Amino acid sequence: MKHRIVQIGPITPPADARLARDYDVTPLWKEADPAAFLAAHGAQFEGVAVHVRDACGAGIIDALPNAKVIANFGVGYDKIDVEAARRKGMQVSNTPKVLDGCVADLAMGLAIDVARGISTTDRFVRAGGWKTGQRPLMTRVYGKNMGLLGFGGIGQAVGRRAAGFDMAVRYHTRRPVEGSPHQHEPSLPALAQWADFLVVACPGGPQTRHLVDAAVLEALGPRGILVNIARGSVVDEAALVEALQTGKLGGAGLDVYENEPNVPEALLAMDQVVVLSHIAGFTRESRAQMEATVCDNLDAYFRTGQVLNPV
Ligand SMILES: NC(=O)c1ccc[n+]([C@@H]2O[C@H](COP(=O)([O-])OP(=O)(O)OC[C@H]3O[C@@H](n4cnc5c(N)ncnc54)[C@H](O)[C@@H]3O)[C@@H](O)[C@H]2O)c1
Ligand SMILES: O=C(O)[C@H](O)CO
Repeated sequence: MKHRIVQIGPITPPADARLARDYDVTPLWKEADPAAFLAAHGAQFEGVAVHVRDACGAGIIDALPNAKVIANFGVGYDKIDVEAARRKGMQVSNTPKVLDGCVADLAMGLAIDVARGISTTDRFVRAGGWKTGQRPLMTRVYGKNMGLLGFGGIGQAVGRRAAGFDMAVRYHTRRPVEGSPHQHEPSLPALAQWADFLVVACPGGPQTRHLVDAAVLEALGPRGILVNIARGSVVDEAALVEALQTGKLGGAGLDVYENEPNVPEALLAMDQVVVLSHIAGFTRESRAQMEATVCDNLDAYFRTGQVLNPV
């Protein structure tokens, strides 16, 4: 008999198809009143599959007395109440490593785009501006200082790429990473002061909320560039807008925001800002690996009692 799982929202067609093939899946998003449905039927489910964009809070977790596993489609799990899950003895898995390279590629892309003005020059040429003028001088990338907030899978992948651009690399985490050739900086404002580029690559959630505040942005400075490919919550967005508007910060390359899909209007009006739509992991290759990983974690749990990628 197939194990019964509840799926909070659609994942992707291939992942949804594999889950539906291998499990008895209830698509919670199709229920008119999901909370009432779970209150009445939650005890039937042995596991949960959730897309990184969907919340899986204590309300859902507590309504599932017999579920012992939550498999997250995504690296970040800031929308899952992991503490509530642990209290109930549930395992939570994510999809680490398979996104590192693509997200790091995009972080470098954003850094280069903002510094060299790729997107804004593209707009300039399309609007016919080159026929009558030329763009202003921009900023060099190679040989500059790259600061990393967070030095896990993605941060280290950005560090390797930055080293390939002859950049000096330092990172800020709560504890130094053993064996790293790069210097650990215990103070985030000090890292920002040193850096030309500051890339945010730490998890979101209450622990890291607004770590990048007005003081950090000011330390990064009028020529400094912030890149955020992690979570919008890590950056104080109001302070970011203010720092860019007043010239205290040079520019920003953003893939993530505090209130997605809403991007502050003020940012849209600024040429020193490149705005993307949470696409850092959006490649065919990484998507396929994420689809396999979310399903493999559920399969491993039901086969062995242990997920492959516990958080
Ligand atoms: N934009 C996207 O599409 C996209 C894709 C994948 C991941 N992400 C985000 O990137 C984040 C990082 O991913 P990862 O795979 O590198 O995770 P990871 O767990 O491998 O690394 C996280 C790093 O952040 C550090 N960190 C944690 N809390 C910190 C704190 N309070 N202060 C300083 N450093 C802290 C950790 O020590 C670690 O070095 C994910 O949690 C996710 O939210 C975004
Ligand atoms: O955390 C993740 O995996 C990303 O944000 C989604 O692609």
